[in-house]
This record gives sequence, C-alpha cells and structure tokens, in this order.
Amino acid sequence: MFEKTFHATHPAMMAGASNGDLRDRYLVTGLFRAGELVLNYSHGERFIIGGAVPAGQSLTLPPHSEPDSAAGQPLLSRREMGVVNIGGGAGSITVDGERFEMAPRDALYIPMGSRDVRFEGDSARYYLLSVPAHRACALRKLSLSDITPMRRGSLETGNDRSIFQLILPHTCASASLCMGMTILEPGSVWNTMPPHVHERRSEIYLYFDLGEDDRVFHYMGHPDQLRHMVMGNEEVVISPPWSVHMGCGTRAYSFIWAMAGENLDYNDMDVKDICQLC
Ligand SMILES: O=C(O)C(=O)C[C@H](O)C(=O)CO
Ligand SMILES: [Zn+2]
Repeated sequence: MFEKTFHATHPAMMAGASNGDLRDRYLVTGLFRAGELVLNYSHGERFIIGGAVPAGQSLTLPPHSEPDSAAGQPLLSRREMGVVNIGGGAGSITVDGERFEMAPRDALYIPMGSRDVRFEGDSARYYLLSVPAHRACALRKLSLSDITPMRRGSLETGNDRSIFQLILPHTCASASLCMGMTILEPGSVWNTMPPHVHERRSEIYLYFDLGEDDRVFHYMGHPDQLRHMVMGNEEVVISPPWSVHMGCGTRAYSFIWAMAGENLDYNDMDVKDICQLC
C-alpha cells in the first residue's frame, strides 16, 4: 500500500553520499497525481506521507493491508492525520459522515479511530501526514484566518515570512503530530534562516506555490557539514532529528512543515548561529 519506504539513517551515512543517494534517502516525489491517493512510509517517527488529488472523483483512505492482525482495519485505527488542501480550488473531506468544506490552504486534523475518510473536489490537492497516536483528540478544521501567524525575518535579509502554527497544543490538540504552514513574502527566498536542529523530533517539509521552473536549494546534514538538494514544486524532504533543514528558493514560495517525536514543544530547538555553518 506504500509507494516507497524511507529508512531511518545514521548521520555518518552523509559522508560519501552522492547527490543521488541523498535524493533516494530523503526526497519524496510524485505525491500529487490526478485521480490517485498516494502513500509513502518513513521509519523516522513512522510518518505516512501522502497526497490525494480527487480530480472530480471520490478518494478514500485505504485500510491496512498488513500484518494479518491489522489487515482490513482503518488506516487511522492507531494513527492521527493532518491534511492541507494545497490546490487552487475548494473541495471537501468527509470523516465518518461529517463533511468539511476545504478552501485552498484549509487544514483538517483527523483523530485516531476515524474509520471512513473521503476526499473530493475538482481542483483540490490534499497533502496528508499521519503518525502513530496513543489517544483520540477532537476532529477539527483549521483555516489560516483563524490563526495569528508568527512574523519572522525581514525583506532586507531575504527571509520575511509568516509561520502559521496549525496543529500545536495552543491551536489544535493532537497526540504527537505538529504541523504548520510558512508563507514567504514576495522578494523573500530563505526559510528557517538562521537554521536549527531538534534532536527530539524529525521534520518533513513540503515546498509548494513554486512555478514549474523554480527550485528550492534545500540544505540538510550536520551544521558544519551541510549538503544540499535541489527541489521542485510539491516535493517533500525528510529531515532526520540530527539534521538542519532550511532552504533558499529562486522566488517566494510556501511550505508545510510537520514534526513528531518526543514532544509537542515547537520551541524545543537548538538554533544555530550562521557563523557555525559550513
Ligand atoms: O520558516 C521557518 O522558520 C519555519 O517555518 C521553521 C519550521 O517551522 C520548523 O522547522 C519548525 O521546527
Ligand atoms: Zn525544524
């Protein structure tokens, strides 16, 4: 049921890794295909990373296919999920009969125990992230207009951006998923500058709102041994807990960040000084 399984990696595996090795280990592509629901699996925090593009049809979360003890059970029987509509048009998500209209950039938190989850919409594109959960929190829709963003950076330093915390304890209760969206102002290109590491959580970035010919130069690895990966629109990068994660685009863009691990504390991060990087 998973298109690809991404394995957990050791920091020592960065030495000698080719650009192709990095892309194979950390880059998730092909998530958004018309008429399909695509799921990938990462052993880092056991994230499921997916995309659903209904293109006029109705797409449903599949049940577990294995092991035998779980086969046929709902995918979210022991998991929670965050969804964002990154498409240009509205759609709807129906969870066990409760229907939510999903305007572009709306998010939905779907709790553990949800059984029937359907995605619809002609031009909606849903980004899906799921992690194991130990409790069921409330099903909840979140719109950017309900959230006061954190403003960070400046146009002068090319990193003027708004950080919307969609799923965090003060906005939406979850068992272990943290999720948000960061939107860069026109003329700004750097995200997460200065960068940070958080040993107790892994993080996943999805870059979007880029043109077809635009790219983000995403940096990862140990702060004093940075590597980069060239990423296009609607591509995802997995950041292990030992890795920085930051990027510079050829124009302004947006990205969705999602984390899980030891805690739900957004501020549990070790911010690096730019002079520490090389
Ligand atoms: O632009 C930023 O800065 C971010 O959005 C950083 C992410 O929220 C993050 O990496 C949280 O750990
Ligand atoms: Zn981070």
